[in-house]
Amino acid sequence: MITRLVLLGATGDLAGRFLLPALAGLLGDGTLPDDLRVVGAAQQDWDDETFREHVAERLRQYAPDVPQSAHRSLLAGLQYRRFDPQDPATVVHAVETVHGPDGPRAPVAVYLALPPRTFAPTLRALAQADLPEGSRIAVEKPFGEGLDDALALDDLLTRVTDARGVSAYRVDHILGMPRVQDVVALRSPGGPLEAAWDGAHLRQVDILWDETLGLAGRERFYDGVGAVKDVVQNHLLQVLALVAMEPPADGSEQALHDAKAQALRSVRTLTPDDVPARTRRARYGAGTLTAPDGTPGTAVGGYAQQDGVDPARGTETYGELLLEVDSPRWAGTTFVVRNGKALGTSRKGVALHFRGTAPQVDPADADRVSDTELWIELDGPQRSSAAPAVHVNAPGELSAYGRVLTDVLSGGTRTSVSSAESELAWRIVEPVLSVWAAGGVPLLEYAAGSAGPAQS
Ligand SMILES: O=C1O[C@H](COP(=O)(O)O)[C@@H](O)[C@H](O)[C@H]1O
Repeated sequence: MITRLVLLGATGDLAGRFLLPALAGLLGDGTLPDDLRVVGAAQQDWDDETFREHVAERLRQYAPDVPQSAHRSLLAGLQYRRFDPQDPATVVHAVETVHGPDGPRAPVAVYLALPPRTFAPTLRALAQADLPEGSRIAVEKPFGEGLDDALALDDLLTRVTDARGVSAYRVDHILGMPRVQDVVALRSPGGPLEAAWDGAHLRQVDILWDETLGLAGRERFYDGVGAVKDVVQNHLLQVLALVAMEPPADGSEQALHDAKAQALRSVRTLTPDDVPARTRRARYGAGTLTAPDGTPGTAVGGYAQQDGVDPARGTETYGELLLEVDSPRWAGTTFVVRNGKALGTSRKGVALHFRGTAPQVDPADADRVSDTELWIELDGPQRSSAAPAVHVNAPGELSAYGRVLTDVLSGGTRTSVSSAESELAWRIVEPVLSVWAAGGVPLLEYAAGSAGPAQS
């Protein structure tokens, strides 16, 4: 297990809300050793103490249930270095700091929790750092800003890692959500839905990631991205791959990646003529956000009016694609993939629409929404469809980022996306994005806190 971690982008939202709380959780449950050494690096000109205070505050906010002893243990092992992706010396310095006074002996994990446009300069800078064999470089999503950019980035990542015995890790935290692997079990040989897992039984499969959160101060990052690059290209197409794949050849991680890649390869490419009929894009206007308990929360202005947003760019906060999978198993099934922000309900999961009565399943596996529809919640324990949509992990379960970090530090690949999967997923969304960019599909508006644009 790697015990030296450099967290680039350590003062950002992802680090503060997910990565640092997850590290504290892993220290708290004994998954990570107490001698874990973490160097946080970001653009602020801070010292170690200022960074520790910042992290302590994030842990109070986002890891209140993790024992205080684990907070203390994480804080004690934290150091901070200023980092500028355009200045390779700052990256090299952060890596040297994590090695400590004995120099580069133990492998290091470097986690790029950064905006996508900074991945390439950071990787080039990492090429100059001393990363011992066995080290890992983990890159967050969106992996690339488009197909060509993703291919160039992948090439760069391979060049920086392969020759030095360092491994690359393309993070997708949905793969670490507690119930995502359970979906695989449900449809696997011997699973309760195995016999009904095809187009003869399922007329439609919805893969949904509906958020009640707006952009909450992340507009500057998000405006260059949008719902398709932020969530559909990665998280939702990964779930589609797990749903649509044929059973992997064996139980190995490689066989799983191969099966997912084959499923993505089978997704029918949308032609420019298909895109207007099979996709929708929208952004939220003024309204009232929904609070985590499902009640009306704060009033917000429209996305286009927020600081950091260029309204002319037409960035979508809601994207929906209707896809077909060209394989004998899935003839006649429509796959709907959708992400939206500032919606009235929060849920992440898979809705299975059967042609006839849905099979009987254990309520722990799926919710029965109607005679013909089952809902599998992905983020947290199964909940009754009548219950408020909250995303909590069952006590004692790892959070999604807890699983990601465990994988990154221990060498697993289940929460990582292969180079082929990443490319194939870009090939699915690229035709959509180019028709959207040319104005071929209207940008609809929906009120914040509503169910999304009309005719959803
Ligand atoms: O990956 C992402 O996830 C968050 C939502 O995560 P949640 O688990 O809190 O629902 C989303 O807001 C963000 O845009 C996206 O990049």
